[in-house]
Amino acid sequence: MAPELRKSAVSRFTGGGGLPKASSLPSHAYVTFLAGNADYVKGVVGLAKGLRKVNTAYPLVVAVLPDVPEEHRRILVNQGCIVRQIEPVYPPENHNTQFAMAYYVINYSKLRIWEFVEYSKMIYLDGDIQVYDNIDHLFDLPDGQFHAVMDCFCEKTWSHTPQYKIGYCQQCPDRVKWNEKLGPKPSLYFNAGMFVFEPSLPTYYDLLQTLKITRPTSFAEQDFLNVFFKDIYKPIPNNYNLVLAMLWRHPENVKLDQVKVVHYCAAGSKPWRYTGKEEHMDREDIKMLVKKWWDIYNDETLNYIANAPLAATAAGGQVAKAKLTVALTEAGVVHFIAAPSAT
Ligand SMILES: O=c1ccn([C@@H]2O[C@H](COP(=O)(O)OP(=O)(O)O)[C@@H](O)[C@H]2O)c(=O)[nH]1
Ligand SMILES: OC[C@H]1O[C@H](O[C@@H]2[C@@H](O)[C@H](O)[C@@H](O)[C@H](O)[C@@H]2O)[C@H](O)[C@@H](O)[C@H]1O
Ligand SMILES: [Mn+2]
Repeated sequence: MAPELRKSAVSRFTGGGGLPKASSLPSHAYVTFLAGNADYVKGVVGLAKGLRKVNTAYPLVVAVLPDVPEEHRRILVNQGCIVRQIEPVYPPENHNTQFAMAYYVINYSKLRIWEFVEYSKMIYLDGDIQVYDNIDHLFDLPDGQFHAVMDCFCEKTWSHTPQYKIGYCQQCPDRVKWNEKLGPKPSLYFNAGMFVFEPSLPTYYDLLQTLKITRPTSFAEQDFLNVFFKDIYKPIPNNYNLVLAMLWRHPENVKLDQVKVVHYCAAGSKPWRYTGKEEHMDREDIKMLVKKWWDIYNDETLNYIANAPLAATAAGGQVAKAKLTVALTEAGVVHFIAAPSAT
């Protein structure tokens, strides 16, 4: 059952005491996913502040699993996020799946975001992503397609695959040509840390039904989404999701000064856990990108102002000087209860 829209769950304000009418609801939004009670919440706070810094016109929805503590939910609400609780999605029981990272099993829960049908189009961003330039124009990409950046097959995380074994990568298809003896050349494959999609209940139910009969594989929901959207996948430039390994695997494909979105997915690169000890982590460009992330995370001027939600501050819109009372229901759904403006 699609979540009927609870007006009070909307984080934007358009007027004094009243809540926005359904027609003024944002039909676009950014969305990320948060699980667990540990440190990924720092990633999402950084993302919320980064989106504010680039003056996005849209809110950030955070799909949280039930294990995200209220204290973390409150931190996110206080950063202007719309916090929505989702239930986990598990792949079919399969005892011999070797996920590239054991925790990837929870990443199937990302599929819940297709249920957010109060938005006509959303941009999904992992919590370990930072946006350094405004990318709102991606919402204008054609409907009916799945837009994302192509991944790279050169990291050891891919060592189980034929493409890794022969040194083939879609990022440089002519370096080592695909060997047809191995079967058909792999379809274009995207990194699922960032994608532009349209929430839809029929698609959502189809995803969940299809998952039930799909054997889990190393990259969990990323593999699953690549198969599911194979026919409508459209690659977008690497600037919109710099998978860090590209810096040492395909430097010829990276112009760092043009990169808009950085994905801190390489081992050891999560800024809030960064020690510089893992392979490649002592590179000057990595140190610069980690510092860039921390500069935003620590920038107090980018903190949320209680009466200027993520989008309103950016849009420079008149924000009601209403006193916001934020109530977190037990389900973690945020209710903003407007009090008449003081003036
Ligand atoms: O313990 C976890 C693991 C993952 N995630 C979320 O799931 C996304 C995908 O996991 P991750 O980014 O670690 O995968 P990678 O891109 O590094 O392979 C993260 O960015 C978070 O948004 C989370 O919130 N808590
Ligand atoms: O659950 C599977 C995850 O798979 C992806 O991460 C991988 C993948 O990109 C590999 O190609 C890289 O080698 C690796 O470093 C990186 O972590 C997505 O970023 C993440 O959101 C999520 O879907
Ligand atoms: Mn990631």
